[in-house]
Amino acid sequence: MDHNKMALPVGATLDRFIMRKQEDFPYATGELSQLLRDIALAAKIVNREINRSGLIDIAGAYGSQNVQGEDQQKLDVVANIRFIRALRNGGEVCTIISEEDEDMIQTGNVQGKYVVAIDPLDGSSNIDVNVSIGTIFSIYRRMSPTGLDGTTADCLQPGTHQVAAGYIIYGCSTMLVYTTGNGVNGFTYEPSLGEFFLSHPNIQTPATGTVYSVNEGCSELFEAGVTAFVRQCKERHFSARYVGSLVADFHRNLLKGGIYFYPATTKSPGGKLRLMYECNPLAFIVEQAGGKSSSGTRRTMEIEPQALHERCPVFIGSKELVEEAERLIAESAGAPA
Ligand SMILES: O=P(O)(O)OC[C@H]1O[C@](O)(COP(=O)(O)O)[C@@H](O)[C@@H]1O
Ligand SMILES: [Mg+2]
Ligand SMILES: [Mg+2]
Repeated sequence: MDHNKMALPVGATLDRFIMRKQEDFPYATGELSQLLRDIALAAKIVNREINRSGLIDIAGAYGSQNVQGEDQQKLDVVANIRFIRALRNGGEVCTIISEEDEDMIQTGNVQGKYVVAIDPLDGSSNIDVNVSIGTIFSIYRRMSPTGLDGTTADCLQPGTHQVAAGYIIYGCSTMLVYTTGNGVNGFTYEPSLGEFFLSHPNIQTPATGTVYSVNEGCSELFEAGVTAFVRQCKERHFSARYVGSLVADFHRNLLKGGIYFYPATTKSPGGKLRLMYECNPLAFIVEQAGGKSSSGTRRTMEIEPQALHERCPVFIGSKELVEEAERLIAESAGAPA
Protein backbone atom coordinates (compact mmCIF):
# COMPACT_ATOMS: atom_id res chain seq x y z
CA MET A 1 0.00 0.00 0.00
CA ASP A 2 1.30 3.50 -0.88
CA HIS A 3 1.09 4.97 2.61
CA ASN A 4 1.83 8.39 1.12
CA LYS A 5 -1.49 8.24 -0.75
CA MET A 6 -3.74 7.31 2.21
CA ALA A 7 -6.79 9.55 2.79
CA LEU A 8 -5.99 12.57 4.91
CA PRO A 9 -7.15 12.23 8.51
CA VAL A 10 -9.87 14.36 10.05
CA GLY A 11 -8.08 17.45 11.31
CA ALA A 12 -5.92 17.94 8.23
CA THR A 13 -5.84 21.56 7.12
CA LEU A 14 -7.69 22.71 4.02
CA ASP A 15 -4.38 23.70 2.46
CA ARG A 16 -2.90 20.22 2.84
CA PHE A 17 -6.12 18.69 1.57
CA ILE A 18 -6.10 20.88 -1.55
CA MET A 19 -2.44 19.98 -2.17
CA ARG A 20 -3.11 16.29 -1.70
CA LYS A 21 -6.11 16.39 -4.08
CA GLN A 22 -3.99 18.24 -6.66
CA GLU A 23 -1.49 15.35 -6.58
CA ASP A 24 -4.30 13.12 -7.88
CA PHE A 25 -4.18 15.10 -11.15
CA PRO A 26 -0.64 14.81 -12.63
CA TYR A 27 -1.33 17.58 -15.15
CA ALA A 28 -2.77 19.96 -12.55
CA THR A 29 -1.10 23.37 -12.68
CA GLY A 30 -2.16 24.51 -9.22
CA GLU A 31 -4.35 27.37 -10.48
CA LEU A 32 -7.63 25.82 -9.29
CA SER A 33 -5.96 25.00 -5.96
CA GLN A 34 -4.90 28.62 -5.61
CA LEU A 35 -8.39 29.81 -6.52
CA LEU A 36 -9.91 27.62 -3.77
CA ARG A 37 -7.41 29.13 -1.32
CA ASP A 38 -8.38 32.65 -2.44
CA ILE A 39 -12.03 31.84 -1.70
CA ALA A 40 -11.10 30.41 1.71
CA LEU A 41 -9.16 33.59 2.53
CA ALA A 42 -12.10 35.84 1.66
CA ALA A 43 -14.37 33.57 3.71
CA LYS A 44 -12.18 34.10 6.79
CA ILE A 45 -12.40 37.87 6.39
CA VAL A 46 -16.17 37.85 5.83
CA ASN A 47 -16.58 35.49 8.78
CA ARG A 48 -14.84 38.03 11.01
CA GLU A 49 -17.22 40.78 9.81
CA ILE A 50 -20.27 38.57 10.37
CA ASN A 51 -19.18 37.48 13.85
CA ARG A 52 -19.09 41.05 15.04
CA SER A 53 -21.93 42.37 12.89
CA GLY A 54 -23.99 43.15 16.01
CA LEU A 55 -21.21 45.38 17.37
CA ILE A 56 -20.02 47.41 14.45
CA ASP A 57 -22.10 49.55 12.09
CA ILE A 58 -22.55 46.78 9.57
CA ALA A 59 -26.14 45.86 10.32
CA GLY A 60 -29.16 46.88 8.26
CA ALA A 61 -29.87 47.97 4.73
CA TYR A 62 -27.23 49.54 2.51
CA GLY A 63 -29.75 51.83 0.84
CA SER A 64 -29.62 50.44 -2.70
CA GLN A 65 -31.23 47.58 -4.61
CA ASN A 66 -29.54 44.82 -6.60
CA VAL A 67 -30.53 43.64 -10.08
CA GLN A 68 -33.14 41.36 -8.50
CA GLY A 69 -34.91 44.38 -7.04
CA GLU A 70 -33.94 43.27 -3.52
CA ASP A 71 -32.79 45.78 -0.90
CA GLN A 72 -29.09 45.16 -0.43
CA GLN A 73 -27.97 44.66 3.16
CA LYS A 74 -24.66 46.22 4.20
CA LEU A 75 -23.21 42.73 4.63
CA ASP A 76 -24.29 41.79 1.10
CA VAL A 77 -22.16 44.67 -0.17
CA VAL A 78 -19.23 44.02 2.19
CA ALA A 79 -19.12 40.31 1.32
CA ASN A 80 -19.37 41.15 -2.38
CA ILE A 81 -16.41 43.55 -2.15
CA ARG A 82 -14.31 41.06 -0.14
CA PHE A 83 -14.83 38.11 -2.47
CA ILE A 84 -14.35 40.15 -5.65
CA ARG A 85 -11.14 41.65 -4.24
CA ALA A 86 -9.75 38.22 -3.27
CA LEU A 87 -10.61 36.75 -6.69
CA ARG A 88 -9.13 39.73 -8.50
CA ASN A 89 -5.93 39.77 -6.41
CA GLY A 90 -5.55 36.00 -6.71
CA GLY A 91 -5.10 36.31 -10.47
CA GLU A 92 -6.78 33.02 -11.49
CA VAL A 93 -10.22 34.42 -12.36
CA CYS A 94 -10.93 36.44 -15.50
CA THR A 95 -14.66 37.07 -14.97
CA ILE A 96 -17.14 37.01 -12.08
CA ILE A 97 -20.95 36.75 -11.98
CA SER A 98 -22.24 38.09 -8.68
CA GLU A 99 -25.79 38.26 -7.33
CA GLU A 100 -25.03 41.85 -6.29
CA ASP A 101 -23.85 43.06 -9.73
CA GLU A 102 -26.05 43.29 -12.82
CA ASP A 103 -23.27 42.73 -15.36
CA MET A 104 -20.29 40.39 -15.61
CA ILE A 105 -17.34 41.71 -13.58
CA GLN A 106 -14.10 41.68 -15.59
CA THR A 107 -11.21 41.36 -13.15
CA GLY A 108 -8.52 42.38 -15.61
CA ASN A 109 -6.81 39.02 -15.13
CA VAL A 110 -6.96 38.23 -18.87
CA GLN A 111 -4.64 35.26 -18.33
CA GLY A 112 -7.03 33.87 -15.74
CA LYS A 113 -8.52 30.52 -16.80
CA TYR A 114 -11.56 30.53 -14.54
CA VAL A 115 -14.98 32.12 -14.26
CA VAL A 116 -16.66 32.29 -10.84
CA ALA A 117 -20.39 32.71 -10.14
CA ILE A 118 -21.05 33.79 -6.55
CA ASP A 119 -23.81 34.55 -4.08
CA PRO A 120 -21.63 36.55 -1.67
CA LEU A 121 -24.17 36.51 1.15
CA ASP A 122 -27.01 34.00 1.13
CA GLY A 123 -29.91 34.37 3.53
CA SER A 124 -29.77 38.16 3.64
CA SER A 125 -33.09 38.35 5.47
CA ASN A 126 -31.43 36.58 8.42
CA ILE A 127 -28.35 38.80 8.74
CA ASP A 128 -29.64 41.09 11.50
CA VAL A 129 -31.29 38.36 13.54
CA ASN A 130 -28.24 36.17 14.11
CA VAL A 131 -29.50 33.20 12.10
CA SER A 132 -27.10 31.13 9.96
CA ILE A 133 -26.20 32.67 6.60
CA GLY A 134 -23.78 31.66 3.87
CA THR A 135 -21.81 32.22 0.68
CA ILE A 136 -22.26 30.02 -2.42
CA PHE A 137 -19.76 29.72 -5.30
CA SER A 138 -19.46 27.91 -8.61
CA ILE A 139 -16.30 27.63 -10.76
CA TYR A 140 -16.05 27.07 -14.51
CA ARG A 141 -13.07 26.90 -16.87
CA ARG A 142 -13.31 29.63 -19.50
CA MET A 143 -13.92 28.41 -23.06
CA SER A 144 -12.52 31.49 -24.79
CA PRO A 145 -8.74 31.86 -25.22
CA THR A 146 -6.75 33.66 -22.51
CA GLY A 147 -5.40 37.12 -23.23
CA LEU A 148 -8.84 38.77 -23.37
CA ASP A 149 -11.70 39.37 -20.94
CA GLY A 150 -14.08 36.47 -20.37
CA THR A 151 -17.17 36.37 -22.55
CA THR A 152 -20.90 35.88 -21.94
CA ALA A 153 -20.51 32.37 -23.34
CA ASP A 154 -17.83 31.68 -20.72
CA CYS A 155 -20.36 32.69 -18.07
CA LEU A 156 -23.49 30.98 -19.39
CA GLN A 157 -22.30 27.37 -19.19
CA PRO A 158 -24.58 24.56 -17.93
CA GLY A 159 -23.96 23.19 -14.43
CA THR A 160 -22.45 20.01 -15.87
CA HIS A 161 -19.43 22.10 -16.92
CA GLN A 162 -18.59 23.16 -13.34
CA VAL A 163 -15.04 22.20 -12.28
CA ALA A 164 -15.73 23.02 -8.62
CA ALA A 165 -18.50 24.34 -6.39
CA GLY A 166 -19.03 24.99 -2.71
CA TYR A 167 -20.48 27.06 0.06
CA ILE A 168 -19.49 28.57 3.35
CA ILE A 169 -22.00 28.42 6.19
CA TYR A 170 -21.58 31.05 8.91
CA GLY A 171 -23.46 29.29 11.69
CA CYS A 172 -22.78 27.86 15.14
CA SER A 173 -19.43 27.12 13.57
CA THR A 174 -18.19 28.29 10.21
CA MET A 175 -17.73 25.57 7.63
CA LEU A 176 -16.52 25.39 4.04
CA VAL A 177 -17.99 22.52 2.01
CA TYR A 178 -16.86 21.92 -1.56
CA THR A 179 -16.43 19.49 -4.43
CA THR A 180 -14.17 19.32 -7.47
CA GLY A 181 -16.16 16.40 -8.87
CA ASN A 182 -14.34 13.91 -6.69
CA GLY A 183 -16.61 13.66 -3.64
CA VAL A 184 -17.72 16.30 -1.12
CA ASN A 185 -15.66 17.35 1.91
CA GLY A 186 -16.40 19.73 4.78
CA PHE A 187 -13.94 21.84 6.75
CA THR A 188 -14.58 23.60 10.05
CA TYR A 189 -12.95 26.97 10.78
CA GLU A 190 -10.84 27.33 13.93
CA PRO A 191 -10.71 31.14 14.38
CA SER A 192 -7.93 31.15 16.97
CA LEU A 193 -5.66 29.38 14.49
CA GLY A 194 -7.15 31.03 11.40
CA GLU A 195 -7.38 27.63 9.70
CA PHE A 196 -10.05 25.40 8.15
CA PHE A 197 -9.66 21.78 9.30
CA LEU A 198 -11.13 18.66 7.65
CA SER A 199 -14.11 17.72 9.84
CA HIS A 200 -16.56 16.05 7.44
CA PRO A 201 -14.68 13.83 4.95
CA ASN A 202 -16.49 12.32 2.00
CA ILE A 203 -20.02 13.52 2.85
CA GLN A 204 -22.79 11.15 1.71
CA THR A 205 -26.39 12.34 1.93
CA PRO A 206 -29.00 9.78 3.07
CA ALA A 207 -31.16 8.43 0.21
CA THR A 208 -34.26 9.58 2.03
CA GLY A 209 -35.25 11.59 5.10
CA THR A 210 -38.16 12.94 7.14
CA VAL A 211 -37.54 16.68 6.82
CA TYR A 212 -39.03 19.03 4.22
CA SER A 213 -38.00 22.68 3.82
CA VAL A 214 -40.30 25.04 1.91
CA ASN A 215 -41.85 28.45 2.54
CA GLU A 216 -45.42 27.27 3.05
CA GLY A 217 -46.54 30.85 3.24
CA CYS A 218 -46.66 30.65 -0.58
CA SER A 219 -48.52 27.29 -0.68
CA GLU A 220 -51.68 28.85 -2.09
CA LEU A 221 -49.60 29.67 -5.15
CA PHE A 222 -48.13 26.18 -5.64
CA GLU A 223 -49.06 24.02 -8.65
CA ALA A 224 -51.09 20.85 -7.97
CA GLY A 225 -48.14 18.44 -8.04
CA VAL A 226 -46.23 20.48 -5.45
CA THR A 227 -49.32 20.75 -3.25
CA ALA A 228 -49.68 16.95 -3.48
CA PHE A 229 -46.04 16.51 -2.43
CA VAL A 230 -46.44 18.83 0.59
CA ARG A 231 -49.58 16.94 1.57
CA GLN A 232 -47.67 13.65 1.32
CA CYS A 233 -44.88 14.99 3.56
CA LYS A 234 -47.51 15.87 6.16
CA GLU A 235 -49.28 12.51 5.83
CA ARG A 236 -45.92 10.90 6.50
CA HIS A 237 -45.47 13.15 9.56
CA PHE A 238 -42.30 14.68 8.19
CA SER A 239 -40.83 17.59 10.19
CA ALA A 240 -41.11 21.02 8.58
CA ARG A 241 -37.81 22.91 8.89
CA TYR A 242 -37.29 26.24 7.13
CA VAL A 243 -34.50 28.59 8.24
CA GLY A 244 -34.99 30.98 5.34
CA SER A 245 -31.29 30.73 4.44
CA LEU A 246 -30.84 28.33 1.52
CA VAL A 247 -27.32 27.34 2.63
CA ALA A 248 -28.48 26.48 6.16
CA ASP A 249 -31.52 24.45 5.03
CA PHE A 250 -29.44 22.71 2.36
CA HIS A 251 -26.57 21.91 4.75
CA ARG A 252 -28.87 20.35 7.37
CA ASN A 253 -30.60 18.18 4.78
CA LEU A 254 -27.27 17.21 3.17
CA LEU A 255 -26.05 15.77 6.46
CA LYS A 256 -29.31 14.41 7.90
CA GLY A 257 -31.46 13.68 4.84
CA GLY A 258 -34.43 15.71 3.65
CA ILE A 259 -35.54 17.95 0.83
CA TYR A 260 -35.49 21.71 0.26
CA PHE A 261 -37.67 23.12 -2.47
CA TYR A 262 -38.49 26.56 -3.82
CA PRO A 263 -41.03 25.80 -6.53
CA ALA A 264 -42.44 27.95 -9.27
CA THR A 265 -45.52 29.77 -8.09
CA THR A 266 -48.18 31.67 -9.96
CA LYS A 267 -46.46 34.80 -8.48
CA SER A 268 -42.95 33.83 -9.63
CA PRO A 269 -43.30 31.29 -12.50
CA GLY A 270 -39.51 30.89 -12.63
CA GLY A 271 -39.20 30.29 -8.89
CA LYS A 272 -37.03 32.56 -6.76
CA LEU A 273 -33.57 31.07 -6.61
CA ARG A 274 -30.87 31.82 -9.19
CA LEU A 275 -29.52 29.10 -11.45
CA MET A 276 -25.87 30.21 -11.77
CA TYR A 277 -24.91 30.95 -8.16
CA GLU A 278 -27.48 29.16 -6.01
CA CYS A 279 -28.99 26.12 -7.79
CA ASN A 280 -26.09 24.85 -9.96
CA PRO A 281 -23.37 24.87 -7.27
CA LEU A 282 -25.60 23.12 -4.70
CA ALA A 283 -26.77 20.67 -7.37
CA PHE A 284 -23.13 19.71 -8.10
CA ILE A 285 -22.51 19.14 -4.38
CA VAL A 286 -25.67 17.15 -3.71
CA GLU A 287 -25.08 14.90 -6.73
CA GLN A 288 -21.49 14.28 -5.60
CA ALA A 289 -22.91 13.31 -2.19
CA GLY A 290 -25.39 10.85 -3.75
CA GLY A 291 -28.43 13.14 -3.70
CA LYS A 292 -30.37 14.82 -6.48
CA SER A 293 -31.38 18.28 -7.76
CA SER A 294 -34.20 19.01 -10.19
CA SER A 295 -36.37 21.85 -11.43
CA GLY A 296 -39.27 19.46 -10.85
CA THR A 297 -39.15 18.28 -14.43
CA ARG A 298 -35.46 18.16 -15.35
CA ARG A 299 -31.94 17.82 -13.90
CA THR A 300 -30.86 21.25 -12.66
CA MET A 301 -27.32 20.93 -14.05
CA GLU A 302 -28.58 20.21 -17.59
CA ILE A 303 -30.49 23.49 -17.83
CA GLU A 304 -28.89 25.70 -20.53
CA PRO A 305 -28.54 29.17 -18.92
CA GLN A 306 -29.89 32.08 -20.97
CA ALA A 307 -29.15 34.95 -18.57
CA LEU A 308 -26.70 35.70 -15.72
CA HIS A 309 -29.38 36.09 -13.07
CA GLU A 310 -32.03 33.70 -14.38
CA ARG A 311 -34.18 31.97 -11.79
CA CYS A 312 -35.32 28.36 -11.74
CA PRO A 313 -37.52 26.21 -9.52
CA VAL A 314 -35.51 23.79 -7.40
CA PHE A 315 -36.11 20.51 -5.57
CA ILE A 316 -32.86 19.42 -3.93
CA GLY A 317 -31.71 16.88 -1.36
CA SER A 318 -32.25 13.14 -0.74
CA LYS A 319 -32.65 11.25 -4.01
CA GLU A 320 -35.85 9.38 -3.17
CA LEU A 321 -37.61 12.55 -1.96
CA VAL A 322 -36.69 14.57 -5.05
CA GLU A 323 -37.82 11.70 -7.28
CA GLU A 324 -41.11 11.52 -5.36
CA ALA A 325 -41.68 15.25 -5.92
CA GLU A 326 -40.89 14.83 -9.63
CA ARG A 327 -43.30 11.89 -9.87
CA LEU A 328 -46.18 13.84 -8.32
CA ILE A 329 -45.47 16.89 -10.51
CA ALA A 330 -45.43 14.70 -13.63
CA GLU A 331 -48.61 12.92 -12.51
CA SER A 332 -50.47 16.20 -11.92
CA ALA A 333 -49.32 17.47 -15.30
CA GLY A 334 -50.79 14.32 -16.83
CA ALA A 335 -47.34 13.31 -18.06
CA PRO A 336 -46.31 9.63 -17.67
CA ALA A 337 -44.67 9.37 -14.17
O1 LIG B 1 -38.20 34.52 2.13
P1 LIG B 1 -38.39 33.43 1.14
O2 LIG B 1 -39.25 33.81 -0.03
O3 LIG B 1 -38.82 32.16 1.77
O4 LIG B 1 -36.96 33.16 0.49
C1 LIG B 1 -35.91 32.64 1.27
C2 LIG B 1 -34.85 32.19 0.31
O5 LIG B 1 -34.32 33.32 -0.35
C3 LIG B 1 -32.92 33.45 -0.10
O6 LIG B 1 -32.72 34.30 0.97
C4 LIG B 1 -32.32 34.01 -1.38
O7 LIG B 1 -30.96 34.22 -1.24
P2 LIG B 1 -30.29 35.66 -0.97
O8 LIG B 1 -30.45 35.95 0.46
O9 LIG B 1 -28.89 35.40 -1.38
O10 LIG B 1 -30.96 36.65 -1.87
C5 LIG B 1 -32.48 32.04 0.26
O11 LIG B 1 -31.34 31.98 1.05
C6 LIG B 1 -33.69 31.52 1.03
O12 LIG B 1 -33.81 30.13 1.02
MG1 LIG C 1 -28.93 33.38 -2.01
MG1 LIG D 1 -27.31 36.66 -1.62
